[in-house]
Order: sequence, then C-alpha cells, then structure tokens
Amino acid sequence: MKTYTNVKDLGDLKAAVAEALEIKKNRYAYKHLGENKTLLMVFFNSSLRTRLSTQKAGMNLGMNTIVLDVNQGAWKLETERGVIMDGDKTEHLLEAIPVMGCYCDIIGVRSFAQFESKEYDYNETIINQFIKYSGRPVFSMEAATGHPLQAFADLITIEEYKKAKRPKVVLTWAPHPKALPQAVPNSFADFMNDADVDFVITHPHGYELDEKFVRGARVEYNQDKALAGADFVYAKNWAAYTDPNYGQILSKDRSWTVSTEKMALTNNAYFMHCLPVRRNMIVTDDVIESPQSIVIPEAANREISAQVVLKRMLENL
Ligand SMILES: CCC[C@H](NC(=O)CCC(=O)O)C(=O)O
Ligand SMILES: NC(=O)OP(=O)(O)O
Repeated sequence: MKTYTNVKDLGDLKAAVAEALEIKKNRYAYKHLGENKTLLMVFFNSSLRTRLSTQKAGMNLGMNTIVLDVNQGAWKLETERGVIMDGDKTEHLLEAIPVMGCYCDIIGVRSFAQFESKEYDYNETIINQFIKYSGRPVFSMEAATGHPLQAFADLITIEEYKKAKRPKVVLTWAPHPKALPQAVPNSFADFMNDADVDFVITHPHGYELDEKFVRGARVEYNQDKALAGADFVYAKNWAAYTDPNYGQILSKDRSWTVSTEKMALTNNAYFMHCLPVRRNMIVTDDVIESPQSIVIPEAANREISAQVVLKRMLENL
C-alpha cells in the first residue's frame, strides 16, 4: 500500500475487516515491522482521536512517531504555486514536504476542506502534494473530501455489532453551528456502498453529497421515513456541497437532532458518530448516553483501522 485516501485503496473490504479483527486480538504481534521506522503525522487542523489512535497504532507496530502541528510552531506555509512570497508565509509546501520526507518512512496528513474553492478542495490539493513530493507512502488522517480511517473504523464497528446479516444503516444529517466538511459523510457513504448493508442517506434538500461518493444510494428527504427499521444510525453534520451554496449552512433545524423519539422509529438501532460531537445539536444527551450508543467502541476502533493501514504500508516499504 503506497497511499490510503479512499475505500478502493483497501482492496477487498471483507478481507480488510477480517485482518482488522485479527489485529485487534493481538495488536502487538507485528512489532518487528516498524523497528527503526518512523511515522510522521502532519496536522493542519485540530484532532484528538486521530492524533492519539494513529500514534498508538504506530507504537503497536514498533514505530518511532513524530507529530507536527503545522500551525503551531512550524513556519507558516504557502500552499499555492506561483505566489510572490512577500507576505506572512515563510516557507513553501514544495520545500517543506520533501524535507519532511527526509525524516520519516510513512506520512499521515490531516488537512480539512477550506471552503474557499470547491475545485481546490475536491482536487485534494494539499494531500496530493504530499503524495507527489514527499517520496514516502502517504495516508489521509482526514483530507478535504474524505476520512477513510474513520470510515474503516465505522465499518469494523458495524461488523462487530450487527445482529442482522445485512443491517439497515442510515446516515443522517444533523444541525451544527458551523459549516463542517463533507469528508466524513463522503467516506462513510463510500464504505457503506461497498459493504453488505442496506444503506440510506437522509438530509434536508440542498445538502446532497457528491455523487462520486453517494454512488446511487437511496436518498430520503424525510428523516422519519429513513430511520424506520434502522439497525444503525450514523449522525453527522456537513455543509452544502452543491453550487452555488458550496460550504454554506442552509439549515440549523433542530428537528433533525437525533432524539429518543427519533431512535424509537428504528429497530432498536445503535447510535454512531465519529466524534467530536455537539450534544443537543447533533444528538440529545439521553441518546448519546444510552446503552445503544456505541460512539466509544467506535472511537476505540480507530487504533485498529490505523494499524491495518500502517501494517500494509510497512509490509510494502
Ligand atoms: C472527525 C470530524 C472532524 C471535523 N469536525 C469538526 O471540525 C467539528 C468542529 C466543531 O464542532 O466545532 C469534521 O466535521 O470533519
Ligand atoms: N473522529 C475523528 O477523527 O476525531 P478527531 O478529529 O478528534 O481526530
């Protein structure tokens, strides 16, 4: 594995989940793979789970780890080529990236959508420069259009908790005070479309995701209808994707908040969210604290999804 930015990079999903569950049983069995190898994690945005779980996964594999918060302590980086650098940006990404590549064997990158240009975001301008110029295997720790480590952990969790052979999984939009990226729902949809689940997406009009990720999945604008009989409810906010509203908040309608009444429409569904979550916007206190909430084991599986990816990259160095 040279890059991990989307579901296709994992190959056969059933095999990937089987490998994950094997690693979960004995996560220290591959320490030899990472001996004298260094993992560099580059964050352009904040993180708790990704930072901790990915570093833990690297240590499980015997790796040395370095974490760089680009906006805290490193030089302010210019990311656009051709810009006259006479402003407040000290270094260009085109020097910084190959230099980073000198100090590590594998690079993880977090760089959220900036919502200034759909083309800039959906061309994955930042992470693709790491892929092109670092000289190292690169994996996404959430880029502009996807969060494949999260979605892989979500799939592992669904496989662990499902009661039906082909569970109904509902991705529901929920309100949020800020304009959030489409990365998490994009990757979740991408993975669910390749998994053996009955997948439904529900959101208000205007919040349609990129068809590249929806891939013909059923979209239901009536949340109650979508939730009927669900086995898993995956809640997430995202800003509008469709022009001319790219990056905009179109609704903060809290009737879309996942409540006990909403969960009562389901087949005693498990509640999932990638975290961090805005309580009583996305989901009520009662639901996220209920026995049906599996957000903590879901977060714990981030260590495992990262370890599968790092293991496969180490095996191909
Ligand atoms: C894993 C999720 C990361 C990010 N979440 C946020 O930026 C939340 C920010 C906030 O709630 O203020 C997102 O929605 O993509
Ligand atoms: N779910 C997730 O990626 O969390 P962080 O943003 O805290 O890393």
